[in-house]
Formats: sequence, C-alpha cells, structure tokens
Amino acid sequence: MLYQYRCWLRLQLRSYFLIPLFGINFSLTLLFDNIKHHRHQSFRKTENMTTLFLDIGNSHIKLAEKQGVKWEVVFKASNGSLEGLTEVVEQYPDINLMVVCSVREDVLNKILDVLNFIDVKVLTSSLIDSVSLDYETPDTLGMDRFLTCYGAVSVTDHDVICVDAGTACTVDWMTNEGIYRGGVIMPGLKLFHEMMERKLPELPSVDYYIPTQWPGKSTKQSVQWGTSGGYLVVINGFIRKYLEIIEGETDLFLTGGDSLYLSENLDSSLKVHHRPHLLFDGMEMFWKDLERLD
Ligand SMILES: Nc1ncnc2c1ncn2[C@@H]1O[C@H](COP(=O)(O)OP(=O)(O)OP(=O)(O)O)[C@@H](O)[C@H]1O
Ligand SMILES: CC(C)(CO)[C@@H](O)C(=O)NCCC(=O)O
Ligand SMILES: [K+]
Repeated sequence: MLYQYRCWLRLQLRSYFLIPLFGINFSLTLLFDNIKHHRHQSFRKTENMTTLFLDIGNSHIKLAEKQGVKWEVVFKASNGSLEGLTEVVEQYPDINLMVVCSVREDVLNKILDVLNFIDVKVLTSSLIDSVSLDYETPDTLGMDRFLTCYGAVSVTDHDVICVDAGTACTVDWMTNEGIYRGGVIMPGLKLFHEMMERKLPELPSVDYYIPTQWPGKSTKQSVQWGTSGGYLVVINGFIRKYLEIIEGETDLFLTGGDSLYLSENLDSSLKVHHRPHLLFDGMEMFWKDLERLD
C-alpha cells in the first residue's frame, strides 16, 4: 500500500515538476535524449521481445536478462575487453532495447559504437526528478548509486542504507519516500589490499581474512586487521552514523562483488538484504516508471 502510494507520489511529483515548468515537449525530450535512434522501432516492450540490461561498472561490464523473477547474467567481462559482447547480443534476434547504467563514459561510448544495430537507452541522473535528489551536485552523481537505492526502496517500506561493495564501495541512504540523501564513496575491499601492497611493499600481502584474535599478534594479522578488518569497521561505522540521524525503521542492502564477504562478516542489528542484482532491479524499476510516465 505504502509502496503504491510512493509510486503514485513519485509520478505525480515528476509530472507536476516536469510538465508545467518545461512544457510537455521538453519533458519528452528529457526522457528520450539518450536513446540512439538507429532503427525505427517502438520502445515499448511488447510480448516476446527481449530487453537486456547493461551495467558498466568501474572495472567490469555485466549484461543481464530477467528470466521470470530472476536475473541471468549472460555476459561479464573486464571493462578493457568488449570482445564477445556483440556476439552475445546478436543471439537475441528479438531484442528491442538495451537499458544501460554506466559509470565509465569512455567504455559507454565504445559500446554505443559497437552496438549500433540496436536501440539503447542510457539511464542518467538528468532523468531523475529533482524532488527525489537531496544532493548538491546531481550532475556528477553516479547513476549506479541512485539506481541501487531505487531498487532497494521498491522492496521495503523502510528507509534503506545501500552498500555497493564493488571496485569502489558506496554506502548510501534513501528515504522510504524515495528521496536520495547522499552517502559515502570509499575504496573497495580489493583497493584496501592493493593500496597497502603498492605503497608499503615491505609488508606481506595477505588474504581476505579477519583474524580471530584482537589485536593483531603478528605482522600478517596486523595487516589483515588493517585491510579486510578495516574495510568492515569503516562500513559499520558509517552505518552507525546513519542510524544516529535516520528516524524511521531502516533496512540494510548489500550488493556488489564483495557483498557476500560483507553479508558473512558485518554484524548488524538491521534487517539485512543480500541482493547481488540490486542495480539491475533498480534499472528495471526506474525504466518501468519512466515508461509509465510517458
Ligand atoms: N569472481 C570475481 N571476479 C571479480 N571480482 C570479484 C570476484 N569475486 C569477488 N570480487 C570482488 O568484487 C569487486 C568488484 O565488484 P564489482 O564486480 O561489483 O565491481 P564493478 O561493478 O566493476 O565496480 P563498481 O561496483 O565499483 O562499479 C572486486 O574488488 C573484488 O574484490
Ligand atoms: C562512486 C562510483 C565510482 C561508484 O561506482 C560512481 O557512482 C561514480 O563515479 N560516481 C560519481 C561521483 C558521485 O556519485 O558523486
Ligand atoms: K557497480
């Protein structure tokens, strides 16, 4: 009920803000300015048509398809090598659209070049209505952060704290009304280790492990505390900091390559949702809400 109300409210707010301020033409331009018109096609998903979702992350790209209620990742590669992507996409003769979220402009442009035979819709922060953004630099906000939170609020009536534990790790807050309140950008778990290895080469490189003994009683344990342990302590600290200012009930969402590690090691009193495909959930919800508005 609350969720339906929120959707309704978001759409109302969006139409109130977009239409009177800019006029219908401009709001439609906003919606479609990122679509590459390579073929004359309808954007609406019709029966038996496939929509693919592409996450261009800081180090990896992932292509996914929703099968029933589950996400199937059909292609994953390092950002540097797009080899094989076209072949995978070509296996979908009925593809009508690819929805994209990108944090890498250079990789995005290469992909738009390579996939010039399909329609692509890039979700950018310019598509977010301003009432949903409590962020002073919306133009530079990473759309992955917003969409991850967007996916999270769609499955709970509470405020959400989202930890996206990837190459970078973000710890962000969105209210239960769908207002993005900002957050934290910090190094990911792998970077914690790599920073030490690069700048302190005399120290041993250690595996991702938190010692059972506190404090560290050896060089290895001390470094493990400072890397894997530090990563957890920092995230826990940010969660605690949020709970000092969030008044309502709050759920914790974990996603990204290191979210399993977090789900096994973070000890939180909050309800924890481990959702590896939260960004895809958010992309799909946001895209559907845009279509509904249209
Ligand atoms: N099989 C794996 N392959 C690659 N990275 C992995 C794997 N398993 C765990 N990881 C961890 O996942 C992290 C990368 O996460 P993810 O794939 O979510 O990043 P990304 O999407 O490229 O970057 P970001 O989320 O910052 O945009 C790495 O830092 C690594 O520690
Ligand atoms: C923080 C990352 C790198 C996380 O993927 C991405 O969301 C990004 O590049 N953001 C831009 C800066 C910002 O979000 O304000
Ligand atoms: K990501």
